[in-house]
Amino acid sequence: MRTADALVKAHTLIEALPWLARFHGATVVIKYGGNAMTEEHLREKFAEDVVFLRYAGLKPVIVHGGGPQINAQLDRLGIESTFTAGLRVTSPEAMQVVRMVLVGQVNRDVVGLINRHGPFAIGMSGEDAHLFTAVRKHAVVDGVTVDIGQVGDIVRVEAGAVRALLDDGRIPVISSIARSDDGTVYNVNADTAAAALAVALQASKLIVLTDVEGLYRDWRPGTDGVTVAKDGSDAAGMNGATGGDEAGDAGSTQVNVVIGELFATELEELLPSLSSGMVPKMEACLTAVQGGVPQAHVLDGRVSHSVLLEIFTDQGVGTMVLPDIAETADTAKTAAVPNLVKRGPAAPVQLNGSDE
Ligand SMILES: Nc1ncnc2c1ncn2[C@@H]1O[C@H](COP(=O)(O)OP(=O)(O)O)[C@@H](O)[C@H]1O
Ligand SMILES: CC(=O)N[C@@H](CCC(=O)OP(=O)(O)O)C(=O)O
Repeated sequence: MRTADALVKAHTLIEALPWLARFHGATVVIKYGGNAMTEEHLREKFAEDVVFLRYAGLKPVIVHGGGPQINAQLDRLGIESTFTAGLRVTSPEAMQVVRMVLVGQVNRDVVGLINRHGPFAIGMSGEDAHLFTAVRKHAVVDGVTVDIGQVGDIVRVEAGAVRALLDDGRIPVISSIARSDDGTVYNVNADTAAAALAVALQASKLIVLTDVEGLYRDWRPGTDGVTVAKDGSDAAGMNGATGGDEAGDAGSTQVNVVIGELFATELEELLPSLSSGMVPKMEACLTAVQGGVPQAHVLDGRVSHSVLLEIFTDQGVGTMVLPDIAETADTAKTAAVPNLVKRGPAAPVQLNGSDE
């Protein structure tokens, strides 16, 4: 019995072998936020995943959000906060709170979680060493340009300090605050900041954790993970049949089917139909793959170890965005995408001096 149990474990480890080979030494930028960040047991699992990646020879970089934590602090202080086009309208007063919560609270918490496992994590703000330089961003609503305060668009990334930390075997943990050339501090959406950093580092993957299974086709608000019968009732119960391309039961229409994978052009076409929460996430994935990152993923942060499931299992999880095939036709990018079979096994590794 003990041997049988042990064999199951050995099988799991061996399934990871081609993926360990493919991603050894690879930089992976992970945007951490949503439920995975607020529930204690998920926070611990996330930290384990990140440290596992580090011991497995990958180079994880964390960019964290903290929208719910900022909301809570603004509420406590009685400062009103609204969102326009998925971005927080940020007054100078709110900016002080955003910076204090992200850099002084959330960043410290994430660093502390990871460092329970060893001296790995080092916290940084995007202001540090000119990591993120931003200009003031304006939102466009129904074709009209709207002022949203101290919200920034990243125009330059100086990633030298992050590279130095990676070379030293550390795990950089970064808050999405930026500064402008004149020293003004800006609030940047964390998905957007993660994508900019993934491009600057030419990361092998961008992973965005969130509070749904991935990008849903035909998403209807309030029906996450529900199979909806034709009469509109919940046919399968909460979190019933989801997570694949399979059809729902006879007599019911399945909504919220997760899109397993899509190419950049397909995503570009979908973007205008997406609603606010998903917009910065999917824009971030698009920016990443168009900027040379071979794969960008949206994963369910409510699932324990979703990062490991995505990287080290053959089937993967969540939604994967890939560059268009034409874009990967040039040799540099083809080399960066060693196998275009989307969820297929890695190509065999050729070692110098190995038997022919
Ligand atoms: N097509 C879609 N697929 C999945 N979720 C969507 C879609 N369109 C909008 N959403 C919403 O986007 C939310 C995720 O965005 P957000 O709340 O900003 O996440 P986070 O806090 O993780 O950054 C989901 O919880 C869901 O309510
Ligand atoms: C401009 C803007 O909206 N900034 C975000 C920054 C934090 C963030 O992005 O956090 P999540 O990833 O948890 O949503 C904010 O103020 O909430």
